[in-house]
Amino acid sequence: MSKHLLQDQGLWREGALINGEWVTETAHGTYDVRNPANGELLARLPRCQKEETVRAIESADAAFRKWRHTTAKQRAEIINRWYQLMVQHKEDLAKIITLEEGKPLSEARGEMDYASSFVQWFAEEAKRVRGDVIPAPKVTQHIVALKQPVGVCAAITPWNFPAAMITRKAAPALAAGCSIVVKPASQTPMTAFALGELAIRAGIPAGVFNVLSGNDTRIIGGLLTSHQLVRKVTFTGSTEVGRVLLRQSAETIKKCSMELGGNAPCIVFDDANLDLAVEGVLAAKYRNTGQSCIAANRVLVQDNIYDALAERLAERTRAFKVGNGLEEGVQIGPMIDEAAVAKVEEHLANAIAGGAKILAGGRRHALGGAFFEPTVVAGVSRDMTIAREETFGPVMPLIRFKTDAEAIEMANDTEFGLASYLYSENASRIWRTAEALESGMVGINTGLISTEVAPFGGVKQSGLGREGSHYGIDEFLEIKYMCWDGLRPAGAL
Ligand SMILES: NC(=O)C1=CN([C@@H]2O[C@H](COP(=O)(O)OP(=O)(O)OC[C@H]3O[C@@H](n4cnc5c(N)ncnc54)[C@H](OP(=O)(O)O)[C@@H]3O)[C@@H](O)[C@H]2O)C=CC1
Ligand SMILES: O=C(O)CCCC(=O)O
Repeated sequence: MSKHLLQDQGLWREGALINGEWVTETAHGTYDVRNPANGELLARLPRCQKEETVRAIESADAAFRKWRHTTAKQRAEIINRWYQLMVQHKEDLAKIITLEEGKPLSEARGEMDYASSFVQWFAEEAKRVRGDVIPAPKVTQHIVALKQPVGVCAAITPWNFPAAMITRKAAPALAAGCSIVVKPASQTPMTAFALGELAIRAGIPAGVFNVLSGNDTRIIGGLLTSHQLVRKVTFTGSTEVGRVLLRQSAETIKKCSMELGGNAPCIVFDDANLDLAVEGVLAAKYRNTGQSCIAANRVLVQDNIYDALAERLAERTRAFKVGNGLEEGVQIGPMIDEAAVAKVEEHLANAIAGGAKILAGGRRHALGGAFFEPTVVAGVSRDMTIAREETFGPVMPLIRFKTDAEAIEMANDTEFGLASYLYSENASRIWRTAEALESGMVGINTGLISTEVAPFGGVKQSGLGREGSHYGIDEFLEIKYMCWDGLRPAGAL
């Protein structure tokens, strides 16, 4: 059924991509992928376990040995063809994202623009990987630093951005000369397979880009983080799982990048342009139904503008159109599953028990299933669960503050440090605050900070490393230093 919504039905692949071949059956049975908007069965997929994972790793290793010796220009051309195909098939890819993840089609199109931008960017960056010649301490020596691909990479990706979280990892890996094995989230693998199909059409050699299928996550993850041939693990997901993967990777000392959970504060100072702040807070909160690691998890509002801003945010929130993401005009889709809805309910119940007040929404949506009403809750205090944990849903908690120092102290009072946002028209206040915030990224008078040109990543327990930008490719490169002596006799000019 879902397949028939696509113009190019060849993008709907129901199996793993290992060494350039589609694996549609394994000895371990199947599992189901469902549409979170209505529970419809989208696909019944083969479950990969040990044999398939090892085969993918070994084929990635064999492919790496050839791919690393292609020229940067050859890699750039092939990766750029992958980009062109993503642009050409954007509408179909967006539909696949909406079908399996639930986000409104307009957002899925936006995700495809974002996802393909990493592929274009890193096709360009492939040609700009440079080493260094370093002045040597002896006249007889030359010291050279080379950058070389790290080797076979493993990417474990989440369901909330089924395309972008793959391309943000795979494109720099391939550009650097590495091969990769991707384990997409078991709830959203169809987009990953479509990207695999386009990788084949683009001429990416067999084994360079592999995608596993299945929900035997611990088995697959255990092997990806322990196999000797895997040299790099790149992960986006919860801090809890990131910690497990780091621990597992420690045994074989793999290079690791971790893009983990957040608890983003959004501070609205009393001199803010309130029109801008309303738009920005709504965007930072409700993108992907609040299911983003950089979503504004706490909105900190200065005392004297609190009531006015709260009313404006509540009014706009009540007006959102909620529904199946494939329907025209829908702005808020379903959450990913029942567990995600239950977590939102639990956070809200804790806040209400502590004296917080619902200004908009607050309940499961009349549509049922995984739909939840976009919600604004006022009178939240810093000790409530909703302010301490990542809610990952369409709920906006409003917290009152009086002084700048209090806002900064509250914003930093978390073990997370991914994104922060602030609204003010005063340049010195902006600089002081942005400098003091303990996060890897700060949005100033904007709620949308994601772009391929900027380094994405966190501090504290929000992660390690940076993705995107000219820094992003370094995560897939090692530096080798050569000390070359005896080039001229000692004492010669
Ligand atoms: N930083 C971020 O971007 C994200 C943060 N989160 C946070 O995490 C919470 C839970 O969401 P969830 O999707 O379950 O996030 P997880 O961290 O559990 O999942 C992310 C990815 O890791 C995989 N995974 C889970 N456990 C293991 C393991 N033991 N070994 C190897 N891989 C593993 C998942 O596979 P599988 O799908 O097969 O379980 C998925 O591919 C959310 O409510 C949110 O707070 C969630 C997603 C993204
Ligand atoms: O939530 C995430 O895991 C990815 C962040 C989305 C973005 O890059 O904007």
